[in-house]
Amino acid sequence: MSKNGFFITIEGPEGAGKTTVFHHLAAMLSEDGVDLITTREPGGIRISERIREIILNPEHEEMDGKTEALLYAAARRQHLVEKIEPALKEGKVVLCDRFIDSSLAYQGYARGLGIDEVLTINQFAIGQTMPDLTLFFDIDPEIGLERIVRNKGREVNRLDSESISFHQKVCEGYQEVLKRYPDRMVVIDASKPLEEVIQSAYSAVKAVTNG
Ligand SMILES: Nc1ncnc2c1ncn2[C@@H]1O[C@H](COP(=O)(O)OP(=O)(O)OP(=O)(O)O)[C@@H](O)[C@H]1O
Ligand SMILES: Cc1cn([C@H]2C[C@H](O)[C@@H](COP(=O)(O)O)O2)c(=O)[nH]c1=O
Repeated sequence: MSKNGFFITIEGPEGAGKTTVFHHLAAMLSEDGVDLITTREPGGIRISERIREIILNPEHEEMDGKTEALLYAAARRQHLVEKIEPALKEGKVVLCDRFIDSSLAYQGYARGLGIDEVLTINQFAIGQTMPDLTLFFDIDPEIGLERIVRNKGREVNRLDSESISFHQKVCEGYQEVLKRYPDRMVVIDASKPLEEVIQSAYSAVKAVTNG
């Protein structure tokens, strides 16, 4: 696919503050006149939101790890062709809450399926369309999970309920992903107060989009 837009993803463990900062960042970039669309994974469009309901349903305890990885990749494929690629083709900035790196860290590393194996199924799903910039929200998983527990309004999904050792592995998985993609990934210290995290994310985007 030929594209002239710019693809930004936000990644990190549970409770890192991704979604909160995502909304602030979108508002700040729109204010700057950036032609932007916002979206999330799994989800973003009708079919992928339906797949999200299946994956994250806490009652689906018996879901096999490979089934999980394939469902994320299937949701990603439909999201890509229906929403992300058309927006990039039109020259827009796409801001997406989670994308392929979540699959590499959660399914590839933490579930033990293998980062290379999960990368292969995702390459089948997305071809060459990788993020241009990824903001990685770095936080101790225990602090992230504590934030979620304090946020009483948030529903707890099937992956939130995994053990602390699973969430620690997710963080190790992200460190592996960072080693693979140092050029597009920027580490944001997500343990800082919210205003500081928002400013770091905004500065990182401005630094690569020149303005
Ligand atoms: N820098 C921060 N300091 C303290 N609390 C924060 C900070 N950023 C976000 N929070 C709070 O932490 C909770 C989780 O934030 P948020 O939902 O944005 O995280 P997330 O990374 O999107 O989590 P998940 O991936 O699990 O959906 C919210 O209650 C939010 O208000
Ligand atoms: C895209 C993607 C997501 N996940 C996990 C990460 C979270 O536990 C949920 C999504 O919930 P959120 O509140 O929207 O962050 O799904 C994953 O394991 N693999 C993926 O590819």
